[in-house]
Amino acid sequence: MAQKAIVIGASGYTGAELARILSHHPEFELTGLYVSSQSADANKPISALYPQLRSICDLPLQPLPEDLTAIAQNADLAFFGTAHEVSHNLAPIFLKNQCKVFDLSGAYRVNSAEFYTQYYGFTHQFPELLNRAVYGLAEWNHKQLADADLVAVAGCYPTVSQLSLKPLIENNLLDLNQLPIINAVSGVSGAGRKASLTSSFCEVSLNAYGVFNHRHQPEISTHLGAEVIFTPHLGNFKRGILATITAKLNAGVTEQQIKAAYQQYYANRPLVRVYENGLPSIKAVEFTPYCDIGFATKNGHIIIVGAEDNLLKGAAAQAVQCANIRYGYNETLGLI
Ligand SMILES: NC(=O)C1=CN([C@@H]2O[C@H](COP(=O)(O)OP(=O)(O)OC[C@H]3O[C@@H](n4cnc5c(N)ncnc54)[C@H](OP(=O)(O)O)[C@@H]3O)[C@@H](O)[C@H]2O)C=CC1
Ligand SMILES: CC(=O)N[C@@H](CCC(=O)OP(=O)(O)O)C(=O)O
Repeated sequence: MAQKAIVIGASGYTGAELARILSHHPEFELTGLYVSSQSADANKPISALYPQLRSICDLPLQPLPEDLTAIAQNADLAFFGTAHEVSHNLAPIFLKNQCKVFDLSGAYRVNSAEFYTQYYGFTHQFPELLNRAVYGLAEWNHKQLADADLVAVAGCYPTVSQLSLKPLIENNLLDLNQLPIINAVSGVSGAGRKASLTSSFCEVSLNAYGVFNHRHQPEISTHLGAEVIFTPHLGNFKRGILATITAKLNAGVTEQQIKAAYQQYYANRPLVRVYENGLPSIKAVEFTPYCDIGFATKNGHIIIVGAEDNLLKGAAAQAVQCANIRYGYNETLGLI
């Protein structure tokens, strides 16, 4: 029997991608879409906001009631495409009612109360859930995901950054005395659907932001187990992230060893595509669930280029990939 899936925050960019993917999914049945109780979009069909969903998904965006018990009890799994603090508050209610949670926000990604006060500006109330949460970097946490009931899907920049660096770090190919430097450019959809001055058409250009203080730096370092320098940039395109990562190789490391390390981890992971030659671009991955990786080496250094669609491998597609793993389905089910 199909598992009943719901999406909270369904009118947002990642929520709409979840609605699209789940509408086609052969095993998960999309049974409800929800927005906040005060939402300006309450009760509209999602296809009124996203016309590309017409006849694919016309479910209404239901305002969340105060008491969430019935919604949680009637769903097997819930995807949260909501702001960090909203997800933080929703998760315990759903878990208490035996509904599995796949949270796209940062609310459960790092097991440290201090991290939330410093980088997210709120005090985390649920340390026991931080302990229980499994980090949803799908290619690396298959085993833990297989019996997780709270999945903290990895962030968009952290996904492409870690998928690019982890095989080399695990195989001790990098000289980490020189910190890997990650420069990444994101499309504007990374900032969500809500109007803001920085993401308005005439303001968007190409600029660095969050220099030395973006919350994804500690997320990346914590889960990589290595310090990095991370600088995000906002670009004037809608979707996709391109990360250019510079690192120092350990003495004597060859291209062959680097290729072998990527092969070792990704040969059987269909949603990471490692290039034999050349470097990926956003064009190669937009509207797809893949993360593409290419690299070049010279004079003891490596430049790795990783690309993904921030809304898909960086969010909604990875969330469904994690749910597929949780339920024992092929990880690409409903995604390719
Ligand atoms: N955009 C991206 O590339 C990525 C985003 N993420 C994370 O995913 C989450 C969603 O991001 P994104 O889709 O961009 O965000 P959006 O701003 O586009 O959407 C947010 C959604 O949450 C709804 N919402 C707001 N308040 C509440 C509430 N109290 N209860 C229920 N629903 C509420 C909004 O609808 P309404 O206000 O009408 O109620 C809307 O549907 C965020 O935590 C973000 O950090 C993760 C990876 C990538
Ligand atoms: C372009 C842009 O603004 N991007 C967002 C990151 C995307 C996101 O929502 O972050 P999570 O992956 O942690 O949920 C930012 O820098 O805050």
